[in-house]
Amino acid sequence: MPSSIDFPDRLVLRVIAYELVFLFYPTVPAAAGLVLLRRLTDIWLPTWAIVLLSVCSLPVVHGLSIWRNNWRAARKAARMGAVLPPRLKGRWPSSIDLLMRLTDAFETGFMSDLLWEYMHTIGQAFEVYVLWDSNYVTSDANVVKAILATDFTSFVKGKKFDVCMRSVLGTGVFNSDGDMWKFHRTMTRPFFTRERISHFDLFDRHADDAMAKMKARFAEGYAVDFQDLISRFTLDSATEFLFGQCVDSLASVLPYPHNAPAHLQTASASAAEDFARAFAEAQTVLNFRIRMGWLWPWFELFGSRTKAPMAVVDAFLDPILKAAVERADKIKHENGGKVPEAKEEIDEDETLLDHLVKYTNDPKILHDEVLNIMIAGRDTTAGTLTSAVYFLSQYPEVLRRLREEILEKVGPTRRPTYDDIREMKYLRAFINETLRLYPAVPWNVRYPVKDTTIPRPEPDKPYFIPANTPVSYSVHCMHRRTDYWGPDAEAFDPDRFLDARVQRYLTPNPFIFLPFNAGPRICLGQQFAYNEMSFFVIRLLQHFDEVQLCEDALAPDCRVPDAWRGAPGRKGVERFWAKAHLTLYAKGGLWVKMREAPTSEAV
Ligand code: HEM
Repeated sequence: MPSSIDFPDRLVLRVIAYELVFLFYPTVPAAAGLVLLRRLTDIWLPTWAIVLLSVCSLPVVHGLSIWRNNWRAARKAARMGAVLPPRLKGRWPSSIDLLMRLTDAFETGFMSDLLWEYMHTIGQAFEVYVLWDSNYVTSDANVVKAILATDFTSFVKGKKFDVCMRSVLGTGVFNSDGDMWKFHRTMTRPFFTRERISHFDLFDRHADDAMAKMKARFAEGYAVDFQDLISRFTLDSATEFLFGQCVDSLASVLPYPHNAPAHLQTASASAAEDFARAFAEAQTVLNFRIRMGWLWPWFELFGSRTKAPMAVVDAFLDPILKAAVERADKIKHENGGKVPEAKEEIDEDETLLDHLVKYTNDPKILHDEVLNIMIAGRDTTAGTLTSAVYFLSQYPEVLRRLREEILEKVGPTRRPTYDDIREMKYLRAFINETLRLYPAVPWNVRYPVKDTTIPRPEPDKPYFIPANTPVSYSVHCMHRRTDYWGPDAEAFDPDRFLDARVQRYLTPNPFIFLPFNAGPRICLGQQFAYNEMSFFVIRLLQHFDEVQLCEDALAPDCRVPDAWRGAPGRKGVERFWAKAHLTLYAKGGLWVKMREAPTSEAV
């Protein structure tokens, strides 16, 4: 019989039921024991005393069980020749004060700020102990290398991650392990061959639309939210690349700044915009769940918080998926009822979706795969290009050198080719430096499948990590460490990817730079992303020769707090507020004006 409770809600109820049993199970044997005692002896025990003592057994039993777990962990660590990592805990019972501090820092602080501070006082790997639960945190490149590459089979996304993510990511590539993950990767990999990813026609059309849109808005005298614009560009490019059908989000009106006249602040009417908003909202819920640990289902007692945004996302995706399945059915019909065999090489005009339906017509698998690739491919490149344009607005000398390279290699109007992009060393260094300071996936997590250890520099003993405990690693923090990148690690300087610093820092230790992950789960779309981002930057700087950040166009509550000014590192200089759900974005958008290059009219 179909349940009246939807999947995410059922899951939440299951998790809560499990947690309630876990929390209250000691009362049952305690009450039973006390009742037996009353029956078998003359001890006077009124019922209220049995209830009271049974309830009091809870902190005692849980206290003992925590003590036993700690003791066991220490013994296991010793047996494995390891030690326990330093533990960060709060002052209040269950460290709820620490959870509140971390949440506040996440909501109102500079990205990774508080944990960065702890990394410098406690160490580059430590345990955060909140609500009697452990979460290991690290920015140590050797640990990340072990997790992602050398000890890959010991670390998975895992069940707890799956429970958090399932209502949005389903069983797609980001949220699967083992055979399911291999299946997704095998289906998708042929799409990222060099030939497929160097077709620039698609980028060109959408980049042209984006430039025209910006010029028209600048001509009206208003700033443009570049983050919104580039998200439309990547959405249009991604939908065309993946589905063969562009959603034309660039066709609808761009938003005006908050201080533009009210009659211009028209409400959004485009399905693509609703989709983008809902998609971001769902990812924000996922981020909250990860941060809350086992507590998150209690915030969704009255229904999954991803249900409403996912309904919008699905309304957008489902017709596209349905059309692809119908196309595949038609081909099957024309083929005498046989599905054409899925091949490693794919046809010239085949889209990812056309390719996927050769493997399966299961709507759930198709939906999850496509949605995951949309997150992977769209938000990451949009976030990175947003940070890149922010840097262009702050470092005019970098912009000048980039334009110089572009004009020298491609000229003021010609469309760049794959070979042009390969030869443009400064452009690649500029993109890498952007990804270093603002990696699109700033935090990530893995769970060990068994009790294990993570390395520490010799001669220190490794740290012990119990099975199924999250190990969060921060590429964002790792990319800023002065011991990895030198004393100027916080400076924005693309030359560090070109001069002697490469040999000094990066070549001996390549795992210090991991914007695309590493090992078997390395980003499948890395080259596609470099091509797309390079192409867009070239086109942008063929059209414009100056970028100006317009802080007054940004809603006041999204502006960088004055209190940050003068703080050490990037926090003290940044004029945009980087935030992250699953991927990085600028709070409130990135409002800019640009000056048209004298040659741009000919482009
Ligand atoms: C600046 C752009 C990009 C960055 C920084 C980036 C970064 C990453 C990172 C860090 C991961 C690992 C996630 C994890 O294991 O939890 C990943 C995975 C992945 N990325 Fe990208 N990505 C980018 C663009 C793209 C694009 C354009 C596509 C495809 C169109 C893509 C497809 C994928 C896929 C399919 C995976 C899953 C790999 C797996 O789990 O086996 N990415 N990416």
